[in-house]
Amino acid sequence: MTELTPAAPVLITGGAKRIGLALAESLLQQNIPVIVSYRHPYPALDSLREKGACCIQADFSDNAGILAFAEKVRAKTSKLRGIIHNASAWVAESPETPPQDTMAMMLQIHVYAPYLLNIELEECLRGQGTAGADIIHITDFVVEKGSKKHIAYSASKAALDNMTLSFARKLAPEVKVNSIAPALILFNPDDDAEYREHALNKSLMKIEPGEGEIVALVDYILRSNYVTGRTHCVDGGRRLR
Ligand SMILES: NC(=O)C1=CN([C@@H]2O[C@H](COP(=O)(O)OP(=O)(O)OC[C@H]3O[C@@H](n4cnc5c(N)ncnc54)[C@H](OP(=O)(O)O)[C@@H]3O)[C@@H](O)[C@H]2O)C=CC1
Ligand SMILES: Nc1nc2c(c(=O)[nH]1)N=C([C@H](O)[C@@H](O)CO)CN2
Repeated sequence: MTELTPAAPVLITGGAKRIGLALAESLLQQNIPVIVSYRHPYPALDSLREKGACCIQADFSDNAGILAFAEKVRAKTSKLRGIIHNASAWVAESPETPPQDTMAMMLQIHVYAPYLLNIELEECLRGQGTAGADIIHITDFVVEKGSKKHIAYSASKAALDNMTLSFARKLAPEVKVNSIAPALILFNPDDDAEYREHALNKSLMKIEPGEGEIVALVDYILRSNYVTGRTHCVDGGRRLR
């Protein structure tokens, strides 16, 4: 009797809420195994575990935390179908925080974490044939235009976007590497009416589309045998405003 090779899991960082959680739930619905990292233990983790997800606590605020997480992932699985670098902190410059601390934090979560995890988990991604695995870096629309209020955030996401080019060259054809660059997808609970109105008017479509837009694009990228080294924008025509 041939053993059915269990499908390799997709690793999603920051998978306990919002977009990361929606991605995890969608993949589990498709019977694709999932490993998520979480920093704080949100209630949604119980449901993910009931659906079979492996949930690993991790804080990427320092390199030891990133490397320890990579070790825990390798202990769980020898192969990965993909890594979706979703974990992020949207931090604006503020008079209360020294700018060097803001930049350090942004580089830590948006550059060091994806960079070190891609390198530490490379062998888990390889060995599954051509287009056998994916890396998806979730960046941001502001990579192409900057942001006067989120300078360090935008710069760190631009570095993440550039790593898509480098890792796509390094890992092809076994591993496809792509960026997803969203503009407004999902408001935060504390966004007030004035901010929401202002943000909606920044795009041509003038809607808060929700996590499904990212879920659908991730599904497309994972199913492709050819798309790699590209940035896929999900921005409601914002660049044309
Ligand atoms: N929401 C939107 O409209 C847009 C989102 N994006 C991008 O899409 C992705 C998902 O967005 P969204 O769901 O809103 O993201 P959130 O900011 O809501 O959540 C991101 C996740 O990252 C985790 N995280 C933050 N810091 C750390 C850390 N130091 N170590 C480990 N985990 C950490 C958070 O965990 P915890 O809460 O426990 O700290 C959280 O689960 C992000 O990359 C974001 O930049 C881009 C443009 C627009
Ligand atoms: N980690 C996060 N990054 C971003 C968020 C967020 O909530 N968490 N939100 C945005 C905004 O929606 C922005 O795109 C609206 O102009 C950007 N990045």
